[in-house]
Amino acid sequence: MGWLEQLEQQAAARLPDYVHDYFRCGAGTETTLREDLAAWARPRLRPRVLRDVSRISTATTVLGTPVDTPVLAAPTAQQVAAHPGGEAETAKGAAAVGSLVGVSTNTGVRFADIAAGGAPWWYQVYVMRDRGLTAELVRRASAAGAGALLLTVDLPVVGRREGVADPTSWADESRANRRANFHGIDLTALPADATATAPDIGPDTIGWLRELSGLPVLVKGVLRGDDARRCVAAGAAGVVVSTHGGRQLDRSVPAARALPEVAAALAEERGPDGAPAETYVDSGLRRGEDVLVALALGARAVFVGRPVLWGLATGGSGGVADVLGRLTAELAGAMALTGAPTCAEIGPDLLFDPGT
Ligand SMILES: Cc1cc2nc3c(=O)[nH]c(=O)nc-3n(C[C@H](O)[C@H](O)[C@H](O)COP(=O)(O)O)c2cc1C
Ligand SMILES: CCCCC(=O)C(=O)O
Repeated sequence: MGWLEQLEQQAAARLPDYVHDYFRCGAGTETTLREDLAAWARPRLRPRVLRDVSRISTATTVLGTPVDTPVLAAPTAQQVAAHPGGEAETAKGAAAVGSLVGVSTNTGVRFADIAAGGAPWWYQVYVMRDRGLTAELVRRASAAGAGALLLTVDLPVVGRREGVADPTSWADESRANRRANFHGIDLTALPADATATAPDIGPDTIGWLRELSGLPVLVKGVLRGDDARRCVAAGAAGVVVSTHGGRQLDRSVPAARALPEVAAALAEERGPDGAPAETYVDSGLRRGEDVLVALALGARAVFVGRPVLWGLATGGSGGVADVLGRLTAELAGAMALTGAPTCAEIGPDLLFDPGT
């Protein structure tokens, strides 16, 4: 068993079953959950030799923000169920290794406390049925220092997660979360479905969010080149290729296999500020070699979701730093062995079989 699998076991031993189930689960028969993991391990590498790899740097920039690693923390809901400090701990852990944090709409922590963690952070937006509430949260996140918005578009309805209790039915965590969830905004005055995701959003949402926040928008949950182009044409700075960690459409194409099409579609595109559009990816990345493959297939950086939750549950900010740091160290090792001492030198020529 690998270190991450061991860490998940330790996390599972600490967490109530229903919380671990919720974090771990995929949708339906969990085919996509399994295939996402397997797909990263498929491509074979063509290492370059006789290169100077005495100095390896994993540093890069993401939407212009410098980071020490292309391994970023994905936005995941209900982090306070993993650790009472939630995203504030995650941010502290990410800061320790020079990474960046995605903050879910469903955070139970105040933006100011997350910002105090010291890591750059991007706010993940679910456009809710109540657009006013959505706008208010985006304004607050932007005022608190979010550097970009991650507009998640693969959850017009929640995927069918069989036998897993919905967080809104959790006992204590649920009540605590819902109170804090929307930053002191009184939800009791709103209709019961006000916070459900809006099933009818279109590309105009991208411009609406840009105008509202003044922030660049990345669209998260794109698996097709044509959709990626549509997003950028509507003002997105780029996209995140993602199956939502196999939690939404079961039987969807694994993220690793969708990535080349999306990266190719955006290769010549530019965002609204004229900078080249950026492609990110998540879903099933568990090893440094997976990250190397993702960058070789055209990703600027990657996000990891569950690994961060296991680190958070077992060790708070230290656990998060360990997970992100270890994946980064594994990446650095793979960079040395493939003769690619910087992220910019990780290219498609490193792949033996880019089409698989
Ligand atoms: C427990 C859990 C909660 C999540 N909550 C959100 C969320 O609130 N917003 C969102 O955009 N994505 C959410 N995601 C998806 C992650 O951002 C990311 O796409 C996914 O976890 C990546 O796959 P990985 O866990 O295999 O690394 C969640 C994922 C998990 C596992
Ligand atoms: C309404 C579900 C929001 C959390 C989420 O994105 C997930 O559990 O995957």
